[in-house]
Amino acid sequence: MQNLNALVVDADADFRETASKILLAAGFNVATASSGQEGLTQAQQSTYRLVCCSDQLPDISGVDFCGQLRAISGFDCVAVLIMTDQDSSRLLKQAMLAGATDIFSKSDHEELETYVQRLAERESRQLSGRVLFTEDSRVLQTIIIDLLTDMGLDVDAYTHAEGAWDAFQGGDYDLVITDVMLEGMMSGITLVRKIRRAPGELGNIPIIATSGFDNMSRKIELFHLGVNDFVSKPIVREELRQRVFNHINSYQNLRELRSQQNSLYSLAMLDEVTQLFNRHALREFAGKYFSDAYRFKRDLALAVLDVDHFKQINNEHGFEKGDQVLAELGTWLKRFVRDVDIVARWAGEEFVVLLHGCNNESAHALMERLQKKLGRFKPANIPVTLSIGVASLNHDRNDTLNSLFELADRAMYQAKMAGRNCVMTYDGHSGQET
Ligand SMILES: Nc1nc2c(ncn2[C@@H]2O[C@H](COP(=O)(O)OP(=O)(O)OP(=O)(O)O)[C@@H](O)[C@H]2O)c(=O)[nH]1
Repeated sequence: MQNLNALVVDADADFRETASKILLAAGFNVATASSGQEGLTQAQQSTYRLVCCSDQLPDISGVDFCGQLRAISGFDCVAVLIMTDQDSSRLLKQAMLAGATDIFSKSDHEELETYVQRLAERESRQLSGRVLFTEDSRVLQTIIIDLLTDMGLDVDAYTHAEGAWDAFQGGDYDLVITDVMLEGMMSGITLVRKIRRAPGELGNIPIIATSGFDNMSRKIELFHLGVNDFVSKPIVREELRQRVFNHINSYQNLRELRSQQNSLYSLAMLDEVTQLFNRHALREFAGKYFSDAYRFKRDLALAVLDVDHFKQINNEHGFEKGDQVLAELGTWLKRFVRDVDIVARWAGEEFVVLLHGCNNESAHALMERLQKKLGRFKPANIPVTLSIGVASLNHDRNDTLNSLFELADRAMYQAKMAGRNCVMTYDGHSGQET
């Protein structure tokens, strides 16, 4: 974890005390100095994450102090705040030129509080996640592994892209960091290309490319390839740290959001017992099937499938076993029909199948084949039969999902009346027929 040391440099003892209190409350260890020279001496002896200094010190101006502080090794990435009572744009300009991080008002404590709290929170927050890291320099590899593990991350490091690519396919990573030029047959660029071609979520992982060539056209090319970020060598630890932090944070937030969306989708659209679409989802998707069928003069049929004597199954084997029958039957139905067809659980022991490109005859024949096959498949090891009603779209009748369902349901009822385990098709001219 980063050190959370802060240094307050001010001749005014009251302000040193006030600033120290704010910093301590945010979780910093605080040291103080009352002059510029004292502050610079302390900076040479210790490391700090934050320095607050007055714009007017007894021996030196705050701006000069900031300039000299930045020249001390290790202070290039430290936050340096200049505290002032002045409202001067000239001071702001000078402070920025000297490398100050920001200028804060000495009297507005809230401003300082908010800043230090955010900084402390970010610095002390441990990430969790996995990084795939490719770098062929062993020395640099060790330094970066140290940095990443210090942030709380698990690192899989490789010197060759080939190894990294194998690991990527089998691993669940939150970030990829890769050198662009690598030893071996595969370059970092090829690795990026392959990752971006990976299917689904896998291909969306954030990628930080690193390179000693700080060449603009190369950088642009890398962004075209799908790299999210670029860090030039020699790598500045603090810069890489902040970029890694941002990418992992955003990616994990995005994944969390997607998983919440998926859960909401499942809750709203899928039937809990069978994991088939529910009636609401069927209505949602059927609209497009009907409009396409009318527009392109395509056939469309709807079948209602009702399990025979399901009450008896529940009574004999228990409600849980009944659920298992419905679940296994649902999976089986989905596998039986084509991918373009929709299988949904309408209610209780009743399923609906929307059959794309089927008319009465083909739908009827398909359902008869289904019944035959079902004779050999026993969901949850229990023999079941179905009574099936079929109706198909009549282009002159202006059928809707509801109207077609009603006709198929009437046909299904006829199948029940005819002794069950059979298919009846609604015929627009003569009523129902087998
Ligand atoms: N296990 C289980 N049973 C359900 C579920 N939903 C409805 N049922 C039961 O399904 C049975 C349906 O019974 P009925 O409507 O009389 O129909 P049936 O016994 O299949 O008789 P027929 O349809 O005339 O062949 C009822 O006992 C319901 O309690 C469910 O989600 N799980």
